[in-house]
Amino acid sequence: MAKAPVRVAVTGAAGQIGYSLLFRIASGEMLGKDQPVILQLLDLPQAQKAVKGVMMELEDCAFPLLAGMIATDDPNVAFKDAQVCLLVGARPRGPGMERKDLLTENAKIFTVQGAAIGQHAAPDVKVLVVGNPCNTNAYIAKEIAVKYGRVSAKNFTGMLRLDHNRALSQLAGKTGREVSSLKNLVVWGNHSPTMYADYRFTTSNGDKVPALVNDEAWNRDVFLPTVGKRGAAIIEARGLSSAASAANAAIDHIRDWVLGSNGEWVTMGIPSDGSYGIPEGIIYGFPVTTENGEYKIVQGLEIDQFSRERMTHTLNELLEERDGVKDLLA
Ligand SMILES: NC(=O)C1=CN([C@@H]2O[C@H](COP(=O)(O)OP(=O)(O)OC[C@H]3O[C@@H](n4cnc5c(N)ncnc54)[C@H](O)[C@@H]3O)[C@@H](O)[C@H]2O)C=CC1
Ligand SMILES: O=C([O-])CC(=O)C(=O)O
Repeated sequence: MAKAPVRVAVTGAAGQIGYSLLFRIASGEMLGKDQPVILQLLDLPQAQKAVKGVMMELEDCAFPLLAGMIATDDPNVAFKDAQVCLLVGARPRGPGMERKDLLTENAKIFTVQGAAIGQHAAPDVKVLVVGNPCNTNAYIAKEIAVKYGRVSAKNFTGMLRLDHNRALSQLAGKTGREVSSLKNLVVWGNHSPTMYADYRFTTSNGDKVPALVNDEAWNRDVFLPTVGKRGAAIIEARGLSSAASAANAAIDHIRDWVLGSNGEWVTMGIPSDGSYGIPEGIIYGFPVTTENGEYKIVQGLEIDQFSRERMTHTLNELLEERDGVKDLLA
């Protein structure tokens, strides 16, 4: 018997990430090739005409799994009964900006959308925030949504998967190993240059990646800055921030969360439960495994002095961002 369609809300549907994302969701790459979807597309009033154009193209693909779609500028309509919410719609940064420079402008979006999700989404909704600064925007949406008592704090996540994928590719290039052979990588903390991409536990076909790399200077001087500043390098090269790779990471994040990671570690920005000394509730990149629609933090990893310094540095930035938005949550 055919499965019931899943309602997927996507914000910023007329934007560049939206354009790379929607067709892949509708083709079954996110929730499975046997899972029909209904797309609930949110964008600003002035973008509705462009959203209609995207919907015409979606229609023209004749995707067998696309069971319906709506476009709206009303978050209460977009999130109604949504089981997956991809919060992409927000202003992107330009050259010379840091992601946290977007906070003042973008934070308000997530208060409104958090309230709409809290009141209208399915109680077990899974939310991924992509719009920057994504950890703190996810924090805002979570804090506001849970006040309505229907949805669960643990289901609000921020996107660290692009950083995880970037780190995998850099390590594959350095070691000459295939990306698919690399296991047990983590990117701790904030989606910002302070993030800590940590390959101390990474293996490739049973070999330890730190031994294959065997170059501590490369870790500090090349790998960490390359991964941390990759977004800025793309803006510099393209004149626009990353879009297709961001959409790809969003698909990876939700697919693994819903369908399981088969025991493999993936990085998700999730509300801390206090693990590894990270204060509860902060949206922080952790290594997780996923099964049956739930994630579990990989426990028991040794944190050496260098790692603790990096983890605290990125945490401090998140605490500062949280302080910067406390008035919005009062
Ligand atoms: N977390 C991550 O790894 C990444 C995050 N991003 C972030 O994703 C966001 C979107 O990027 P792009 O698609 O390139 O931007 P874009 O400017 O091409 O599209 C943004 C879309 O969002 C819409 N929008 C703005 N405010 C809205 C609101 N209140 N409700 C609904 N829609 C709204 C705009 O009308 C526009 O259609 C940016 O904040 C960007 O920095 C981008 C790449 C990676
Ligand atoms: O850098 C940006 O502003 C867009 C983004 O988050 C990324 O590419 O990682």
